[in-house]
Amino acid sequence: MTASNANPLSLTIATRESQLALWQARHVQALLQARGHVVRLLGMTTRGDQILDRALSKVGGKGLFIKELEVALEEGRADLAVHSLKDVPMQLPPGFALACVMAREDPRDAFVSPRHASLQELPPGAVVGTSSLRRQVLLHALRPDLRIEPLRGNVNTRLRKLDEGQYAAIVLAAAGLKRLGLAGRIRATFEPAEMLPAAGQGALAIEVRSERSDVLAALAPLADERTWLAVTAERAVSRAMGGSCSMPLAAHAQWQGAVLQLQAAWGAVQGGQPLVRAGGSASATTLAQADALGLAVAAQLQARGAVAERDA
Ligand SMILES: NCc1[nH]cc(CCC(=O)O)c1CC(=O)O
Repeated sequence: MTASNANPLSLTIATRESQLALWQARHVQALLQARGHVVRLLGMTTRGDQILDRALSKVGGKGLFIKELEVALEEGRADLAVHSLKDVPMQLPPGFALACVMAREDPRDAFVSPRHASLQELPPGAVVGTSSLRRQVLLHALRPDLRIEPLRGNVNTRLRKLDEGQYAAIVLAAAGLKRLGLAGRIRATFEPAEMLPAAGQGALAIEVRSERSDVLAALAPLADERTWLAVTAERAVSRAMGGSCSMPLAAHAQWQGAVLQLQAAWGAVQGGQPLVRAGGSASATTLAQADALGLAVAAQLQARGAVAERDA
């Protein structure tokens, strides 16, 4: 099934070896193969995959899952890396670039439980598993009585821990479950109005060395412009807030016709304080305009009491 291509390349995708990462890498492999390229995968383990006993917010944050992949790109052992955009730091190291952002899967968070159909149906004081600070503060805002316990590991590990009975329910990204064919485990999906997703959630991004114009050209057709604009606005909020994994921060943009609507929420790590919310909209047609929308919403968050992190 090869389409004719004036410039077929031989490409290697660096990928983590979790089931989700492999699904994502194979997805991009198939799209590139359909365009006539020859594509193989180079599997590797990252620090983020090795450190499973501590919350991500305590072990160095987002770069953790992508550093080893960047080294492979730098050394020429691979030509591209496929990432969940949510895990990609706001600023890439010098010499690296995002070649494209692809069409988005479901950006929402999912409620998974063997016995309960929704968050509302959990009994008082029930134990809910999530290690994301964003999910913790948003869950607390919805149900202050719940006990929120840490939950790390890849998607399958998290489901196993749920099935072993350590939690009454867990909350995780719908996108990961859907990609792995596990949508049947989802009992309820949170609408953004009740639980605002993380910046970039559900979107895939492809990272390359900036000087590889051949690879950039091969990847350009995989871009989804509207998703790219939406996540650019979301990520501008994170960047302006210095948002690392240790900051409870949500940012979600949706298209209403030609208008991009962005909403954001910030919570204090210490808790006790109410969430700060802000939002705005713009008819963005360039990445710079989408970025400006994100910066305006971040400024509004700060005007309402959210505190940016410096030197995150
Ligand atoms: N932080 C891990 C991570 N990175 C991306 C996803 C899900 C897939 C996506 O958002 O594209 C997940 C799992 C989760 O948050 O439950």
